Amino acid sequence: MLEVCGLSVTRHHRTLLNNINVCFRPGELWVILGENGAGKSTLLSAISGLTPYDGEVRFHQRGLDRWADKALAQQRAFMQQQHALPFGFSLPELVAMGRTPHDETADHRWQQALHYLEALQLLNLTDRHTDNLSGGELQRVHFARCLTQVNGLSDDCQGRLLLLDEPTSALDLHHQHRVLNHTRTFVDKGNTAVVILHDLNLASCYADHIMLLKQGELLAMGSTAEVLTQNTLMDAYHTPMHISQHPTLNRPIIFSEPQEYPYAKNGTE
Ligand SMILES: Nc1ncnc2c1ncn2[C@@H]1O[C@H](COP(=O)(O)OP(=O)(O)OP(=O)(O)O)[C@@H](O)[C@H]1O
Repeated sequence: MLEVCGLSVTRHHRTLLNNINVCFRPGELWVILGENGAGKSTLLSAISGLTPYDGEVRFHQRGLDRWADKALAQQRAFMQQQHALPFGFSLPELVAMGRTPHDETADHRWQQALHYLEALQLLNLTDRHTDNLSGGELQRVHFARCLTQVNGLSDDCQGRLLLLDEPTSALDLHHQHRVLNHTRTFVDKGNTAVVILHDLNLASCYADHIMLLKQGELLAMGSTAEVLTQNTLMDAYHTPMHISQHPTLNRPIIFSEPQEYPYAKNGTE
């Protein structure tokens, strides 16, 4: 569905991503991991078509640069990390904006928005404005907007792509699972999701495949068992970890523990 060949991103003579190669197929949920500044958001933004890159990105066998914006937006939604809005909108207004690329009546857009607000347990907030929401509530509204854009829970939704940059970073445990569960349902219909997470255990619970980035390079790529190993994680995060097995899922579970970070006045550790 989405092929990335030799993708590199350079800004101000600095290489932010170097020669990334990966193929995201229908029915796959990918998680991108890596330390702060590793290049995760840059990668997602490049494959969404928002950030210029060298190399090639093909969506449904066609180069991204050969897609009309509207046609691309009907099939691919991108939830960015920053959620600041210039104005307050009602929740159905914001979610209905996800339907902008589709030719349909305002009433249909509104109904779709309400449907997805219900899926995200947000119907009780429909009389509120986005500037009066908690951080987690606003994050769920943006997720609902992206899911609405690709009509991600409909029966005939196939071949579509969700790019999610830290969609669970502000969410409580229940809503972390709710968002990733909806993402799983979307993927199982024959779509693809590429999700940036920092929580290694959430990644382990939901990922079919993991990409682990370090300083703009691909450090590891594969199944959860292949990537979430002690040596690889130590290399990526410089933090000792213990790996165990989830008691009910056949997946690794990661335990870290408090470390000491002595601080000297001149800033050295
Ligand atoms: N417009 C830009 N110009 C120059 N450097 C940039 C620009 N945007 C991001 N960077 C740098 O590129 C590197 C990768 O940034 P990116 O946002 O992709 O990291 P990330 O892995 O998503 O990090 P985080 O986990 O903190 O969100 C960082 O060192 C960042 O400072």
